[in-house]
Amino acid sequence: MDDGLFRLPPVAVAPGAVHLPGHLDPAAQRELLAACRRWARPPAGLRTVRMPGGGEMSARQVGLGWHWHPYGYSRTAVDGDGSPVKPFPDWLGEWARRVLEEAYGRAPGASRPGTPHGPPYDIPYDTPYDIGLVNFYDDRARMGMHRDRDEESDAPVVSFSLGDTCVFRFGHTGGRGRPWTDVELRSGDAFVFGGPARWAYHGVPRIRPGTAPPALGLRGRVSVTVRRR
Ligand SMILES: O=C(O)CCC(=O)C(=O)O
Ligand SMILES: [Fe+2]
Repeated sequence: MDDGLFRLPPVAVAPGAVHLPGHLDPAAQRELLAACRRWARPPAGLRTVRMPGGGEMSARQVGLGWHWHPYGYSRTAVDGDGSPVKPFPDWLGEWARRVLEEAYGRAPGASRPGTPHGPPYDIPYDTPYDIGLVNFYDDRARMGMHRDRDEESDAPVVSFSLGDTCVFRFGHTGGRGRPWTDVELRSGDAFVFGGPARWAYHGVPRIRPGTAPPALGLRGRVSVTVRRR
């Protein structure tokens, strides 16, 4: 089943933004979830992010390679327990690179730039990834419209979804408002935004409780976003 035969084709949501339904097979989802559970443990484990305005993010987070805090990156959990962040695993970078290949490289009609059917923008395929941000969402958690703008690199951001389905809202670079496209991200889906979509606003307006594949053994949703500092 992991030869891609039964997978839905990639869907371009906006130029540079591609949804890959069913990208991770059930075994890969279990493997990634087991890793997320290890990463969530202290030191430098899962934490609630406090915003400068006094609010808290409803999704709880843990970083790999670099620790994100509003608004920047550090090597220690500066707004958590102060411990050094866990390393970013090479294999996760390889998983992200495979998403780039499928989204921009080998997808029908979407080969590399410079080839006859390549996208009309450059994707930095060879920039090594060095950040993983893992978000844990319970039934009521959400993430407001924002841009991933604390990275210096324009390498595409790759996300993997586990557990409950969410509504992922993908907008544009000009502001938080419409137009946007709502995409249902299910367990095992990947999503990538690069090229002209790299600095676009996006968010998670809702989780659909109880929609996780029962065999995964997860309540709620976990996303893993992979980035380059
Ligand atoms: O949970 C998701 O799919 C998106 C997370 C996100 O946008 C972020 O971590 O910046
Ligand atoms: Fe984001």
